[in-house]
Amino acid sequence: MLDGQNKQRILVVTSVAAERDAVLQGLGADERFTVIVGGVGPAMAAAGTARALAESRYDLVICAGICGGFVGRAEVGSIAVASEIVCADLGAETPDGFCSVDELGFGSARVPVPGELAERVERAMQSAGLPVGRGPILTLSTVTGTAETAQALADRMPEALAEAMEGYGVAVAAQAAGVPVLEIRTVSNAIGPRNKAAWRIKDALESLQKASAVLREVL
Ligand SMILES: O=C(O)c1cccc(C(=O)CC[C@H]2O[C@@H](n3cnc4c(=O)[nH]cnc43)[C@H](O)[C@@H]2O)c1
Repeated sequence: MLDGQNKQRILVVTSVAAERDAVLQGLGADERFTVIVGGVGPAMAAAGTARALAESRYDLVICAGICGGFVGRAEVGSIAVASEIVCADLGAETPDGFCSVDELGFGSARVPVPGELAERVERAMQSAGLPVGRGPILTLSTVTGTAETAQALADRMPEALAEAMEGYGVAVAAQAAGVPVLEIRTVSNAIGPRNKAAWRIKDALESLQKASAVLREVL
């Protein structure tokens, strides 16, 4: 934390109001944080983040919310801290499989995060007794809804912990503004066959509140 006039300013971008409210409850009254609802999907998230960054100065952007977890890598109720933010469907389908924009030579589908900070956040969550893992978090415009797609994604991204729909949008807006970015999510469902009735949204929002309380302490 910086002192006095130079206090660090942190923008937290969620996709829906329920996530914003969970984050706000966890953060309590802390004027360093501004929490916004950016909307669902990478385009809405990028536009909302870019607008907020144009209106005020921020030192750090955090994409926060709930997510799907890869089975065996991030269990329902646990926290995922991104080691990098990866747009998993930005590229081209070819007869030999998926080809990312990086391979196509059109930029990058990956946005790095400040590694030391992400590690510090993960350690703080561990110290608070919260179940947490660190690894790539994928951004997809379409929620994975079959076992086949989940397996193909898990095979193509063996390090990935989780998927959601906004991280890359938030991250490219932050990157364009020269502001570091983190993504922190809590797992509401296993990635796989669609069964929204099985999503543990309440549990994931409670975890998001607890994770946000730790963020307040560690940042
Ligand atoms: O219905 C509700 O009460 C409710 C409360 C909070 C959030 C929601 C959402 O539906 C949030 C959508 C948001 O969640 C992310 N997400 C969650 N699971 C997955 C997934 O398996 N694959 C991709 N994205 C997932 C995503 O970022 C959405 O924006 C509902």
